[in-house]
Amino acid sequence: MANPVAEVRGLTKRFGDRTVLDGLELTVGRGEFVALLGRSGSGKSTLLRVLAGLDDDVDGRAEVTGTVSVAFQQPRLLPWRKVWRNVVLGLRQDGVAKSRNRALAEKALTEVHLAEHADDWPLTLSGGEAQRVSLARALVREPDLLLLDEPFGALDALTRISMHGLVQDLWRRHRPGVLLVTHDVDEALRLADRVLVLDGGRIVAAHRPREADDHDNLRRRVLADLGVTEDAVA
Ligand SMILES: Nc1ncnc2c1ncn2[C@@H]1O[C@H](COP(=O)(O)OP(=O)(O)OP(=O)(O)O)[C@@H](O)[C@H]1O
Repeated sequence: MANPVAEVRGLTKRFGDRTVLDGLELTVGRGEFVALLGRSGSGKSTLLRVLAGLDDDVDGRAEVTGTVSVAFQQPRLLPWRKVWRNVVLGLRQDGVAKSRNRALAEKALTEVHLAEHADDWPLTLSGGEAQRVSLARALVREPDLLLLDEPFGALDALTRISMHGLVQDLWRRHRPGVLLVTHDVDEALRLADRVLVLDGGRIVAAHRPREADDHDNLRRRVLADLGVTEDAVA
């Protein structure tokens, strides 16, 4: 793949005598939206942590080109900082001048339709709003790679659907490479260029939903990759 934003080669991660990632290979192209599915405990979050630079106690290579931002399942906002100050938390490490912070926060909050909440306290926000602040905090760094660790998992179904639209819209406008970890097969098929299945510490299947004619059939195949039988789904 030309010009990837993330390249993982032979990545192995052990916790004690347990091997969670086992020679994993993965490439995320510039501007590509990749979704990662896998059963609970299959190592999805572990992979994201390695790519985010939060864990380097590994064998093999995990290289990211450029800036990487992460949004987690829980928004993780600091309650003693106003919304806009939460948004710019990561900018200090990027060497951005403090004087630009307010304007950059307002721009990012406008993108997630929360401009009017810039001076609110995080605890006054709804779950969906807090998650959008977390997205603004990730986007404000203009990442080359955006890591999303089940960012919609804790939201109600309606909010989740509107977040899908928002993320798709932001991705089309800014075109970061995205690696989205999710449990939700439909979410993965709806949002991603490529859907990968992680099992036994490796990527065991890859699908391209935008090229699929028969969506129901693709959904069944992905569920089968995950070890879910049709009887269980029916
Ligand atoms: N710090 C740690 N110490 C020991 N074991 C760990 C640690 N972090 C993760 N693990 C183990 O590694 C395995 C993979 O965890 P990980 O959180 O990556 O899975 P996951 O696929 O993200 O799961 P889920 O979908 O449930 O969030 C699990 O068995 C977990 O118990």
